[in-house]
Amino acid sequence: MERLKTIDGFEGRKGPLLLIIMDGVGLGREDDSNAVHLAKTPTLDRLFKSDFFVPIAAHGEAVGLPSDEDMGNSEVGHNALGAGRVFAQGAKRVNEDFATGAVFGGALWNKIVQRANNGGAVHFIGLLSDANVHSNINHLYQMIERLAESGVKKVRVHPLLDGRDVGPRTAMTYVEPVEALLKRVRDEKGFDYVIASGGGRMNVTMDRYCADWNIVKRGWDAHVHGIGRQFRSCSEAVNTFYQEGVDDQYMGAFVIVDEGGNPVGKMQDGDCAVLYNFRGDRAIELSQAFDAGSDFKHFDRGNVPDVLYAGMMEYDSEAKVPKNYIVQPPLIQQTVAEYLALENIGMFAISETQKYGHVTYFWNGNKSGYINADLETYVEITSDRIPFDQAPKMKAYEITEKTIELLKSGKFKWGRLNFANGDMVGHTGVMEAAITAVETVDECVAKLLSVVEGLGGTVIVTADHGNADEMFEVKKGKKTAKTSHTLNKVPFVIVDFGFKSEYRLSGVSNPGLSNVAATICNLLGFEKPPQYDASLISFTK
Ligand SMILES: O=C(O)[C@H](O)COP(=O)(O)O
Ligand SMILES: [Mn+2]
Ligand SMILES: [Mn+2]
Repeated sequence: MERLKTIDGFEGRKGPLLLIIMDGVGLGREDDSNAVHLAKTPTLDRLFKSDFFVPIAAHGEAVGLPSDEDMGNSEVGHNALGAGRVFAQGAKRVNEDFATGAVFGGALWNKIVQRANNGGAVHFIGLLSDANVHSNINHLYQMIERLAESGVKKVRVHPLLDGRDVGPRTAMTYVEPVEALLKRVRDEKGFDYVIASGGGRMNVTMDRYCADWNIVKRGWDAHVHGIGRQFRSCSEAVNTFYQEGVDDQYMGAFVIVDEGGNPVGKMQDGDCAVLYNFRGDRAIELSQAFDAGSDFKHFDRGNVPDVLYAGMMEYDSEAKVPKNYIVQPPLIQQTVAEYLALENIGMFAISETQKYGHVTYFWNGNKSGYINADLETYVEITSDRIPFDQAPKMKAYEITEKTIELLKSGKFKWGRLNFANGDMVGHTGVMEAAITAVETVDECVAKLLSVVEGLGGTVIVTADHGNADEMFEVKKGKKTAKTSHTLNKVPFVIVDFGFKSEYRLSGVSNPGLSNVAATICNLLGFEKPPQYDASLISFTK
């Protein structure tokens, strides 16, 4: 990698540059569905009126997703923020490989078919929706169809119900077509294709950042060993949980049993298991459970069957997780932190557990670990393990206090932090909690601004996608809680306490998250790397 060029006549400020990412805080309609609008936010209100405020795109093609109908998400958002340009992301990469058939042309897919034709079953585990955030059900359909065409006789599906990136009670929208497809294969080919186990994505299998390994254990026990609440069908499980007042994302682990009460889909030696999620954060822990040897310590796996396990993509290119994967991920290199490390810039990254991986791993291009441990400090404040509508302040105050300590240490020229509140509380769909979440973030931003002012530094406030900005939608006159991200733009604003009119907003057309990295380079006194998208500021000669 080449070194960055310095900017003639501008060497940045003596104080630190702080980047604040308000996760899930988008710019929505100014109406009663928008918690960001309803929250008392004196500081953000002032910032959004500043000359250095500009709305920027954080969804769809601006972050490497297939279309502008696709909402942004933390992974692609932090990839784009940290890489300074747009990479074709999970959904788009996988769609491309399905469209060209490359998915089925690889050695791994053929190994799966071969193993299956020697008597093993193929198990599919994954998030069951078309939200394109972690997975897309169309990929599952195509793989099932392909196996049936290849004569594979036994397939088991283990759906993780969504209700978070799609409506809170939409499971049957996805379960019914899967049941219909499996029935068609049974009827037309006489093959043994059924749903075997599953659960709600926030309660079963899809934990992230080691927030709660029990979530993974519940999934492992259900998918591998057939241990869980027993039902005769997936539809029966879903409807029972609804009657008990449980929404899709929080359903317990369930196991489908035959008339004799025997699980229909326990994993056996010689089977294959494919996790068809393409996004890494909530796929890594299950992958570790399948790939690890006897050194696995996170929970008791019981007898581990000899199963060929494959993820949809490589979820961590540094840690090489999983060992086997079907689609090549985007190779994200030359991230802004790598460039700044070459310039010996001291950097920190801080968040709480729920977003710690975003400001480190995803920011650095899906790579875990430090770029340069001598220059960097990563701090994780442990998140609460309770539903976040019950604790909407989360760990914002603790993050703020620790950030102040890091800023005042004088060891860091720039730092990045993520306040998880707007997103994690937005996902609960509880308006009052989301308002408290946004008000808490506003309060913390104010406190950090005053500290950076005292240090003669600069603050950038932005977000990675919307969520709290749309807390319900009105369908046929009825308000329905909306727990998913939004297609709204997000705020970007610079507060430069040493400003002497050296620069102005550059007026970049269609600004997005991928323009932030170049702006960070500029504010630190460096030209952007040539291959980066344009900076949001330009220097007045
Ligand atoms: O994983 C989740 O919580 C949601 O599916 C996506 O939310 P995030 O992109 O904000 O993590
Ligand atoms: Mn996010
Ligand atoms: Mn989210």
